[in-house]
Amino acid sequence: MYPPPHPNISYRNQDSDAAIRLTDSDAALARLSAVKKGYMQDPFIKHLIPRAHLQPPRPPLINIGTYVRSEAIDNLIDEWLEISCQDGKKCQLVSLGAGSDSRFWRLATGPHKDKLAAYIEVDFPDVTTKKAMALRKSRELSAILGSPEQIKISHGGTALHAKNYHLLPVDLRLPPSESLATFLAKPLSDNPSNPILSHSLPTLLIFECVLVYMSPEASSALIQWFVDYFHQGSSSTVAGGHAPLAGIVYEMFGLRDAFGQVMLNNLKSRNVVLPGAEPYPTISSLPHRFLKHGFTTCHALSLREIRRHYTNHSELKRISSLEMLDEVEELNLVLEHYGITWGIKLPDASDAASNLSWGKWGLKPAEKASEEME
Ligand SMILES: C[S@@+](CC[C@H](N)C(=O)[O-])C[C@H]1O[C@@H](n2cnc3c(N)ncnc32)[C@H](O)[C@@H]1O
Repeated sequence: MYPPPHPNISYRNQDSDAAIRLTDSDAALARLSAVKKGYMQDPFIKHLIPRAHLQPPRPPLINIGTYVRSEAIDNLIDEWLEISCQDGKKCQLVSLGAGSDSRFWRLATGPHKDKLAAYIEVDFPDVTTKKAMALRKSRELSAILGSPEQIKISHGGTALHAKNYHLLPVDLRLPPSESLATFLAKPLSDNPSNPILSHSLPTLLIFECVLVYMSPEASSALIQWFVDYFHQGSSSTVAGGHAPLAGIVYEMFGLRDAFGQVMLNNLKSRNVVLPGAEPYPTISSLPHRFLKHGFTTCHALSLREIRRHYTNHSELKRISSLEMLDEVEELNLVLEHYGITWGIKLPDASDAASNLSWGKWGLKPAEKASEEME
């Protein structure tokens, strides 16, 4: 969720990748602001942002949007973990374009901590270098990664490996077989029999506001690489195959209307373009992101729908008491241009019971209708 261009920042001389990398600060500062204002809890984000205590709060509209998006994605991930990790099974999550996200630390200290076999974060090398430095600097964050001997820095400081956490420097627009695969499909030196990304564990791909910056072709190649990786894993040549592959995407959509054009122009003046939004003019177009790769169950909801129909009345009441919001119309306009899409690709031989439980993966409708909050 982006603020308009800052009047004191000159964006003109920035290369466009630098401008894309800067969107990580927007996301992290929005989260920090929502946490400071009491929308949600996250004891870790302040350790990932330089001078966090000096950062000014974001406007209520951005705080609310950040809250709706984070709660919805957290709920989807919690439910995915519950369905995937029955009977003591472990699973792995891959966050593409993870930036300064704190989700690993929240999961690794929460009720699902024993279910994480691996949590893998990928971003541009500049971003992973900064994150690796922040992790080493913060006692709170590195203690959760493991003992000092378990934390290893590699690739000139751009990559970091711990017990069940990996931070990897990759430009996701490059052909995955030549870039991402060189990290994920290769064994670690101290564990030569297993690649970082297991072929056989249930896996969730998290694309939280990243595919929108890439061409549709590059995004498709990326998702297809994961599909092929697990398809290969389900063949008899790889022990323990048959891993379900799930994905969650959060991003802007529907940008062909007047409000969408304003969003695009705001970003253009910051040197950011959104080629990835072009094929998705409506909410009903979003599931194609996964359906075209053979995913079976796919859903998409706008943040406006999620706030209205999937957020409990008591929560809406609580957050509406935190700050005055004057611009309800504008809030709705913004929220209807951001969507969350999720889908699952089950192995070909899946039984009826797993089809049934995955068919139910989704957000729970709110306990009470919240029209009065509109
Ligand atoms: C808006 S931020 C979102 C960060 C994080 N996912 C979150 O939601 O808090 C977008 C992130 O995607 C990363 N990103 C964008 N394009 C990328 C690419 N081609 N390769 C790797 N990372 C990319 C940026 O560097 C940035 O960290």
